[in-house]
Amino acid sequence: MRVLVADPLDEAGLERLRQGGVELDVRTGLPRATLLSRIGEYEAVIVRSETRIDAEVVEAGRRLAVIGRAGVGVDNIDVEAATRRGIVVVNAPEANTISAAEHTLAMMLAVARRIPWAHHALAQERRWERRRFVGVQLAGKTLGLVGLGRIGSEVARRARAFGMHVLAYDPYVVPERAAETGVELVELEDLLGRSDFISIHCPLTARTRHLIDAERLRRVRPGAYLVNCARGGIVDEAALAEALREGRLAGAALDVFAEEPPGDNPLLGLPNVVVTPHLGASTQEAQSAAALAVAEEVLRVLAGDVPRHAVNVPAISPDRWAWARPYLDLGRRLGRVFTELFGLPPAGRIEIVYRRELAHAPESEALTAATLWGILSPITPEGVSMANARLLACQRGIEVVESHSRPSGDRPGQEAGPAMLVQAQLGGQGQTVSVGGDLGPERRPRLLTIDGYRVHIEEPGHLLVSEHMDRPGIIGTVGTLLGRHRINIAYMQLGRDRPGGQAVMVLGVDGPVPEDVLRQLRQIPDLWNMRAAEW
Ligand SMILES: NC(=O)c1ccc[n+]([C@@H]2O[C@H](COP(=O)([O-])OP(=O)(O)OC[C@H]3O[C@@H](n4cnc5c(N)ncnc54)[C@H](O)[C@@H]3O)[C@@H](O)[C@H]2O)c1
Ligand SMILES: O=C(O)CC[C@@H](O)C(=O)O
Repeated sequence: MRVLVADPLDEAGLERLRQGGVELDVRTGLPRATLLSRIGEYEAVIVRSETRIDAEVVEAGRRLAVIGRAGVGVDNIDVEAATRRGIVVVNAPEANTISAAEHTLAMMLAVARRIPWAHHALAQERRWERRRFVGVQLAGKTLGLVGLGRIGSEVARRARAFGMHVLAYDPYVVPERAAETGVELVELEDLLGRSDFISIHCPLTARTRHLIDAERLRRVRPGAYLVNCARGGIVDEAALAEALREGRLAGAALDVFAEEPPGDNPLLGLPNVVVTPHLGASTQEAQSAAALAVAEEVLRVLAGDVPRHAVNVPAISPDRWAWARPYLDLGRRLGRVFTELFGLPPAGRIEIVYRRELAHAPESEALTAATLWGILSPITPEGVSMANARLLACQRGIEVVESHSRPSGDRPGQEAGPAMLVQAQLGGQGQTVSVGGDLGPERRPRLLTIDGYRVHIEEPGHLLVSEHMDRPGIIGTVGTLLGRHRINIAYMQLGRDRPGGQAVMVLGVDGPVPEDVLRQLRQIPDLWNMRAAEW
């Protein structure tokens, strides 16, 4: 597996990738034409904020399975284009929270106490001008946060320690959560009119581009300061420059710009603007944590595992991750075995039933995505992942229905079935096919039912699954044929409705079974539906 590191990445991440056994290519600052011509050689690419992975780069990355962002913002990645191709986009959302929050406070203090100008006057011009650099205190002032996520909340905590009153505008946060951090949740217009300092902490999206525009800047309290350590495009820079020139704003502190590096951006020359070159995450701690976290995520995806922080895969909360992870594996295995045994249902409708401990689990969206990934993987092994499984299923006309049944059996008094069941109707006869499973005592996925017949498969490996008439001699014939082809049987399980009736046979075998052997097995009388599958 080849990984391209296209932006500077801390050594901790590079070392972790090397340990993970991938072939590493560190090529920072590649010209776009080179990136486009070389990206097709890699299974993964890792960037920070410099390299743009737009739709054209995604398209050229024919082998890409994962795009890693060593940080939070993914606005330099075309996530939609990546999702269409099944490329998982991972980031490191927690690694630089504290550093970005601390930088925000540093910028706020710098502009409020006029530190850069005072430093310049003394250090560069040897001028001792104490009266010229009188600032304002933070204590007793109101801070308005636009976005109360990880960084916004940490800024709030620190601002409160400075004695500030903190307001926040965040349409996706409930007032109770804001209150827990001692923050008053308000509407944006209210925040603009009441804040002495406004600090931006939302992501750059189509909805937040120019969220702070000329109109909103006119509503800002006269003499307020604006701090932006999120993304340049959230504020209309031309309108901000005008507000600063006219003195409607007392000052601004900017770590980020609509275009980076900013070139001859008018904001750079203004006497009341403090700037840093996107340094919010530039601490040793944040860089090494982000590099390590993204390296782990990239290795996870390359190993076929589910990442913890993918922006285009249904989320699982960090405190539920350990609980949910083996169920994702169960869903993927059940999905794959379902398609290997029955194919995709022509009726185009697959039902995924969640029971018992899964009946009310909040992770069903992720579980369904993992199951669909498994369902589609025998058909499009290269092009499907948890990121695009739903989209691909939809494009193939497959309707996916989730049902959540009672925790203890579907009817009162009925024994509970397996925690997860994948089922569908085959053809017009209305015959229902299904596979069901759960986790064993060691939390390993188990295949427990095939078409309602009980089995118990826990060991990952190759399976032969067939149906037969329960009569003497059949099992022996199968065993002899496999022996003749030197295929070792690891174990055998039988599920039957009654003695002498119909039965399901599952053989665990020590390797894949060649097609010509399967053909011979299918010719054994009173045995039908012989299929190879994998658990
Ligand atoms: N300067 C830097 O080096 C640096 C470092 C880290 C992060 N960042 C930027 O900071 C942003 C926030 O990071 P985070 O870790 O706090 O992310 P987060 O996802 O934890 O928080 C973002 C918050 O913004 C809110 N939000 C979304 N749309 C909004 C809108 N229209 N109006 C108001 N709020 C809205 C969300 O509900 C969420 O609570 C990142 O997206 C990134 O662009 C910059
Ligand atoms: O890579 C960086 O240093 C910046 C990261 C920051 O912008 C982020 O969104 O995490």
